[in-house]
Amino acid sequence: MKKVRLLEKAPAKINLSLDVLHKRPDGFHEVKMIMTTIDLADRIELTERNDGQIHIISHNRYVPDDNRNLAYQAASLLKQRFKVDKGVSIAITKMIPVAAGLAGGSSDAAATLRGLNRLWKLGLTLDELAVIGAEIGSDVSFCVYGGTALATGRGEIVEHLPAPPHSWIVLAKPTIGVSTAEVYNNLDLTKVSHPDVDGMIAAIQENDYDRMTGLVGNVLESVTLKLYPEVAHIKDQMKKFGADAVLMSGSGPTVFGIVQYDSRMHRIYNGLRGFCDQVFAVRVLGERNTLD
Ligand SMILES: C[C@@](CO)(OP(=O)(O)O)[C@H](O)COP(=O)(O)OP(=O)(O)OC[C@H]1O[C@@H](n2ccc(N)nc2=O)[C@H](O)[C@@H]1O
Ligand SMILES: Nc1ncnc2c1ncn2[C@@H]1O[C@H](COP(=O)(O)OP(=O)(O)O)[C@@H](O)[C@H]1O
Repeated sequence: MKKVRLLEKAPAKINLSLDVLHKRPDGFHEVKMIMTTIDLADRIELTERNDGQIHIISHNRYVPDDNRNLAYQAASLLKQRFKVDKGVSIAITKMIPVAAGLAGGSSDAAATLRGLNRLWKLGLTLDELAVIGAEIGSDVSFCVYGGTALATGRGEIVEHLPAPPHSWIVLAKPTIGVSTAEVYNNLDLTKVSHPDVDGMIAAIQENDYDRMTGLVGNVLESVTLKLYPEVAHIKDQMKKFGADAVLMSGSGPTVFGIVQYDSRMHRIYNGLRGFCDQVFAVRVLGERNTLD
């Protein structure tokens, strides 16, 4: 019998604004951040297995192919919780740089949740999948929906926002990987200037490009830029080449620049390729995910 197979896209996210309010008793940090998905995506191919096993196929040496893989954890969680006899092979084609502040692993997990909900006919809503996703990682709930949102709590409380004003995003990732836990652990909240997250929400709601680019901010820059001066160097280069706003995404090290016109986007992209081996120019994805 022919095996059932389906595909899911797993887009990266950037944080347009990222504030940390305080450290919580459970060790996590209370955040207030605006996330948006961009058109740089991994491809997840799910193929049903009759032997009940979960297999990861990935040809990227930085991506684990066992139960450390977040897509594996997503499949395992659904299988146990809903007593599914079937197994699945999960082939991951990585386009999103790893350990980059772009939530690649979280998005792979979220895409696996959406895909297995279809493959195993579980009948769950996106809201239900987002609650399950929070058990895997703080960013997984947002990645279940995609689009643009305010994320609070440890990141798992998601309130949808409209798509940001039309813009191009140029991404540059230096050849270092950053540990999210290390960055949060080194954060000194007495020494940061907090971004205006509410102003950013208003700018997005009013479709005000100038206000949006004027308000980008990320408190985690205070840690990563000190640990890795090359990130600050890339930020400077991106400003020099004419980006309207430049910010580090998440815990880094990826830096993104925002521009309105594609001529400027090409100039920054070409200029940065001399400094950095991983450079991308992409659109913001306006649409949220649906279940089919
Ligand atoms: C910084 C952000 C911003 O979007 O993204 P990345 O840079 O990872 O993409 C997120 O807050 C990262 O979310 P995620 O990568 O899912 O984190 P998790 O796996 O849940 O946690 C990894 C570790 O980060 C720390 N952590 C994470 C989230 C949070 N709100 N407070 C924390 O202190 C904890 O030490 C935790 O053990
Ligand atoms: N499917 C996956 N893709 C990438 N990394 C994964 C995946 N599953 C687990 N990981 C692990 O998660 C770590 C963080 O990866 P990633 O999600 O790409 O970064 P970030 O948290 O900075 O957005 C990696 O070092 C890797 O070992």
